[in-house]
Amino acid sequence: MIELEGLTKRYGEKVAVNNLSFTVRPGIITGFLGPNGAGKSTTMRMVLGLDRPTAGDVRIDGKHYDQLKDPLTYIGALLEAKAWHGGRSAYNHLLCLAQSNGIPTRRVREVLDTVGLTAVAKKKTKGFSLGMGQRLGIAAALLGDPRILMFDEPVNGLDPEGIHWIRNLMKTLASQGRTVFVSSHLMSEMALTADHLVVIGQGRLLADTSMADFIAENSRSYVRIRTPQRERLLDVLHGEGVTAVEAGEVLEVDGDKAEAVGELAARHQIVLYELSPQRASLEEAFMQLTAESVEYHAHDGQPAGPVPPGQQQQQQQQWGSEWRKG
Ligand SMILES: Nc1ncnc2c1ncn2[C@@H]1O[C@H](COP(=O)(O)OP(=O)(O)OP(=O)(O)O)[C@@H](O)[C@H]1O
Repeated sequence: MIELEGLTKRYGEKVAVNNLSFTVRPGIITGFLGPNGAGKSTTMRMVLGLDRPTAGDVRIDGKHYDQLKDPLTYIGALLEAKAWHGGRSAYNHLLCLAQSNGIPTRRVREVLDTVGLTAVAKKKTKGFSLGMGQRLGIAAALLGDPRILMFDEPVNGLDPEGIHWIRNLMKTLASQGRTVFVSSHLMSEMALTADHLVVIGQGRLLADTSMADFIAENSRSYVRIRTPQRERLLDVLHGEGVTAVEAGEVLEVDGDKAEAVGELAARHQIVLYELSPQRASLEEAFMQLTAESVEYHAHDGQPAGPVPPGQQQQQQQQWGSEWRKG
């Protein structure tokens, strides 16, 4: 297990991680989600003892990272791609790690094989593509056959086949009873892999929940309606106290009201072209949850960048209205 208790990290005035407490459990994939700059990498660096917490504590199986004997045999991590000497071959890079961590040499070939780098094992890593670099980083994480694995944005730079491969690898590792902690800023990616979610925004814990509960609690259900008799249907719905919102060509009614709307339309002989129950996407649920803590926004036709303080409120409202639209 990885246990965080009141974990806090300040860089000068900036609070990168703010009083985080949660536990990452074995046997499942825990997704660590947050917008850019939310504090995910900083948290992961503190787990590995690469950054010292300003306050609070983080333990791996009850111990601080620096108390672990041969730490790679407890926890393997992929933090930054290409964090190695480019003049070395993939084989030699892993061999050095193995020898300095009391790991048998045979593991080097095993993990190269697992990540599909056997054919280029003797090539210098400086010629590696981003995807090959990610695979080498994952090989290093797996080297000590650890019970805990931590991956920071592991699908970055991978092609679709590579993304599929890493998803399956994480699922296999979790099914072997290992702890898998994986960060992403993409909800859609997490939805395909994670069983449990920890969501942070501006360093603060926003949610610590199963994926199923997250979906149930955060995604909005509504009914999408298309009709050639729009004004008439709006009047009928209004008369029954049902609020419908126009969204382009369609009308949207909040809640699971498809049957009620269908019966009303039939009673008033209103033609419907479409009456379909919808659930807002997980990406929308994630944006809704983190709306107030997004630091970097992009607008159509404008470069992305930090939001000036005066515009933050306005932007939050825009996120909100986007969400409520319908
Ligand atoms: N060494 C540092 N000195 C100063 N500020 C830092 C440092 N490292 C991180 N930060 C700041 O802390 C905040 C959290 O950064 P962090 O990289 O942990 O976020 P993240 O969630 O991993 O983001 P991303 O998804 O963009 O990788 C950011 O505002 C960042 O600018």
